[in-house]
Amino acid sequence: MIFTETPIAGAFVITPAPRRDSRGWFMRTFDQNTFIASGLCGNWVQMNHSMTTQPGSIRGMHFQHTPAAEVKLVRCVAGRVFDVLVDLRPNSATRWQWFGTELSAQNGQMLYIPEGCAHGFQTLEPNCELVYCHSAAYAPEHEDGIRYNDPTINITWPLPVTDISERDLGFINVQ
Ligand SMILES: Cc1cn([C@H]2C[C@H](O)[C@@H](COP(=O)(O)OP(=O)(O)O[C@H]3O[C@@H](C)C(=O)[C@@H](O)[C@H]3O)O2)c(=O)[nH]c1=O
Repeated sequence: MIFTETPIAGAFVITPAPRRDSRGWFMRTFDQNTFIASGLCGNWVQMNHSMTTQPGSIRGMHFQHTPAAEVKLVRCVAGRVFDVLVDLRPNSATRWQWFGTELSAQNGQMLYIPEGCAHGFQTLEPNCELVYCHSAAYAPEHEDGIRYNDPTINITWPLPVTDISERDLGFINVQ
């Protein structure tokens, strides 16, 4: 596994190292010792899996407030998405900055999202599936989000938006 820190401190793109043979491939997607040795979270309490049918759909930008703030590890297991995190941490040098990267079943890459960051994605193909590991349990009373098109953040989404939930459209701008 190769850990590449993004311009947002504490956020990493993780590239797995598949072992290939005549049958196909095998790869490690999480290794507690390696993650902890790299200063990353090694304790997941929940895993989620979503499927999004239409290309151009957006889910996000989501986070949970303290005491349910969480680290997420996200991987695309079908299709291709543009995956985005936004730094919301008050004392961060990169507060309000975003980082996006393509995650696909083909590249096998993962995005590690530290506490204090919002997360969302746009699908680039039909029937995209994402698998998440979470460091905190789902806590609807602490859930929150920022608008996908917040002008302060100004995320450049690759496609026109084709589908988004009412909840995600209802989030307010950060400033
Ligand atoms: C996130 C979540 C949702 N739910 C329920 C609530 C609702 O009825 C249904 C769909 O929830 P949502 O509309 O919030 O699903 P979705 O918009 O896909 O939410 C996800 O978005 C991405 C960007 C993330 O980062 C995830 O952590 C998660 O917030 O599933 C759970 O039961 N457990 C969970 O952990």
